[in-house]
Amino acid sequence: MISLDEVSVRRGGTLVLDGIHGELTERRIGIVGANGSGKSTFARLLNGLILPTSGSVRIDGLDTKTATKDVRRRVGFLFQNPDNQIVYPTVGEDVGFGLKARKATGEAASARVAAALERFGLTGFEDRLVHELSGGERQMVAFAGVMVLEPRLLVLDEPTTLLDLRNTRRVMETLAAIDQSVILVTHDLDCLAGFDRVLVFSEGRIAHDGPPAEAIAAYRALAS
Ligand SMILES: Nc1ncnc2c1ncn2[C@@H]1O[C@H](COP(=O)(O)OP(=O)(O)OP(=O)(O)O)[C@@H](O)[C@H]1O
Repeated sequence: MISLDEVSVRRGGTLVLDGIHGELTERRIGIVGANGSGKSTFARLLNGLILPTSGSVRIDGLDTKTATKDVRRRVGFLFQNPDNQIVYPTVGEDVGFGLKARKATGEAASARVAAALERFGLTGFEDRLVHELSGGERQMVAFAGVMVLEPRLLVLDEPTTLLDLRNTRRVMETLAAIDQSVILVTHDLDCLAGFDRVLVFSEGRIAHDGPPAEAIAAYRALAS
């Protein structure tokens, strides 16, 4: 469960998020809003990449300020740009590195890596050099690297921007199938069908909060 207590974030003298308050308990939550409305900042608050200037963010009761390491283990984060999170030269090494860092090795770890590669259409890519893959392929590698760690909560910041229709579908099917809670920041409103709740950000505040159809209508009205 995500709990936000009067959270504000100031960056470079600008109030980027302003008094965000509430609890997020639904399994599939979408975040939409205009460019610069604070969506990425909000997403980064959830795994402690950005800390509140005032107020607090708790994940399953853990304060992101004081329990950052535990929060990061719980919250998988997928960036819009896969190059922000790919660190190893080959696909197999990169997808396996998080497990290695957690001292998970041997057959069980290899099986988890193989399953993650298969889920994202990367079987046979193990020895390919990541820098030689396309942007969309790299995004699938980054997603596999996050999912292999089986995070309890998954935060995705515009994950489908680089993806073609097939891989977008693959990502959305994965999000629909997994047990974990999902927070999806997106400009692709079609991706929100079937979501439980959508937050509409506007100028650092939550301007609307409701089911997808209603929230998207509110977002369209704000943009017109
Ligand atoms: N370090 C910083 N210093 C000053 N302003 C910042 C800083 N980081 C972010 N901002 C500003 O904060 C605002 C919110 O940025 P954020 O990236 O959260 O928006 P967003 O809703 O994700 O936008 P987009 O849809 O374009 O990705 C923007 O106006 C941005 O310029």
